[in-house]
Amino acid sequence: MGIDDILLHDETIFRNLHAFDSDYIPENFKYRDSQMEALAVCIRPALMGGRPINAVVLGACATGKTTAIRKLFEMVEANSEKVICSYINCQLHTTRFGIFSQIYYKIFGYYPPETGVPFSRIYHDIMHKLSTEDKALIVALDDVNHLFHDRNANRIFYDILRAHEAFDNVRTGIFAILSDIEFRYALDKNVNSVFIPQEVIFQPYNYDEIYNILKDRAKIGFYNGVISDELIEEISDLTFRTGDLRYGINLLRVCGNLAEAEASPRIKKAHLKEAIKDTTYTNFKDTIKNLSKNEKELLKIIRDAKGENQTAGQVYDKFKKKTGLSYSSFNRILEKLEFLRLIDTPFTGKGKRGNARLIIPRFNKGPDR
Ligand SMILES: Nc1ncnc2c1ncn2[C@@H]1O[C@H](COP(=O)(O)OP(=O)(O)OP(=O)(O)O)[C@@H](O)[C@H]1O
Repeated sequence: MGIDDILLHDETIFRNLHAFDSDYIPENFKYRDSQMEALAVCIRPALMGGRPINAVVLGACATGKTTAIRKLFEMVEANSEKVICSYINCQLHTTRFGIFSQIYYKIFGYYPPETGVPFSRIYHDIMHKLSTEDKALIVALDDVNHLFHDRNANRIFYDILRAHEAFDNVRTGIFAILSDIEFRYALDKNVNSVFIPQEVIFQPYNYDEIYNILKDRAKIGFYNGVISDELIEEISDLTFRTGDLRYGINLLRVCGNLAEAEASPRIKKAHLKEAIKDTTYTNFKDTIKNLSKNEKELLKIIRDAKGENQTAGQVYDKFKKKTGLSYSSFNRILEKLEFLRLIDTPFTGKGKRGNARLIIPRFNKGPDR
């Protein structure tokens, strides 16, 4: 196929190219009803003239946290003028000014000037408007862990949650979204006293759920017959093993691109093989990069285990030799690694009271990982 053909060939296997974009919001959002309901319960008081309930939204990567919040915010805004919902990606906006600029924009429809106006003025304008118009404000801080890198979190939480002390009748709440279970220990005492959140947990998807989600997505993104159920099963299997739904959605897209580049009306196994080579587990790498020294140490010990999977006790012995840390610290790290889907820790039914656990890595034991 020549360049001309590639550029001008106007047949496509994609029914909707955007279906595979990272910010695509699927109409059919399954398996998250209970989480959406729990969050709706947090919003409800705000709709009735009260204060929203704060929430921490926890779950590993690509478990639908962002999608759930965005859908819910859309529903709230379509039904009520009484609540302003501000969704903020804290990877992009990390400073106090940055965050409040986003809130300001949501309320006024334009950004505050970047220079010449003191922060207190912007803050005052926001809260004054909420107070005089009797509107509640819910701020969703997505990937909130990024605010902790620069130690901005305490100040921002404080500014949002204690606004009612300075402004009559201001009703504010925070939904903090993150994929790190240790977050709750990271706030200052005086913030902790006002931020007593409801926890909403997004469990990892199981294989069947992943399959159904990917099949739905393929149906939206590709024309009928472009991809077979067997290939979707294979992609689901790979996705389940990485624990990252985004990887699966990405594979669908890359497969589609490869088939289309060859003007093939169908995605073939060879396309998937090639797509696997091209599509890295970016999230996996990011996750590892963000681990602490001790967390990495423990992961290494688990990775380096030869042959049989080990029990928690065996792993702890090695971990203690290396780090000198207590069993409870070890347990906390273990919990975190499991939460991030880097390991599984099934019970063996053996040991004291039958509660010995096995430690099984969920990643390939390659030397570079
Ligand atoms: N139940 C679901 N049905 C359909 N698509 C889903 C579902 N859950 C997640 N997805 C899709 O998976 C991708 C990741 O979802 P989302 O961004 O909501 O996850 P997240 O938990 O916020 O991830 P992260 O922690 O990495 O920010 C999106 O493309 C989203 O459309």
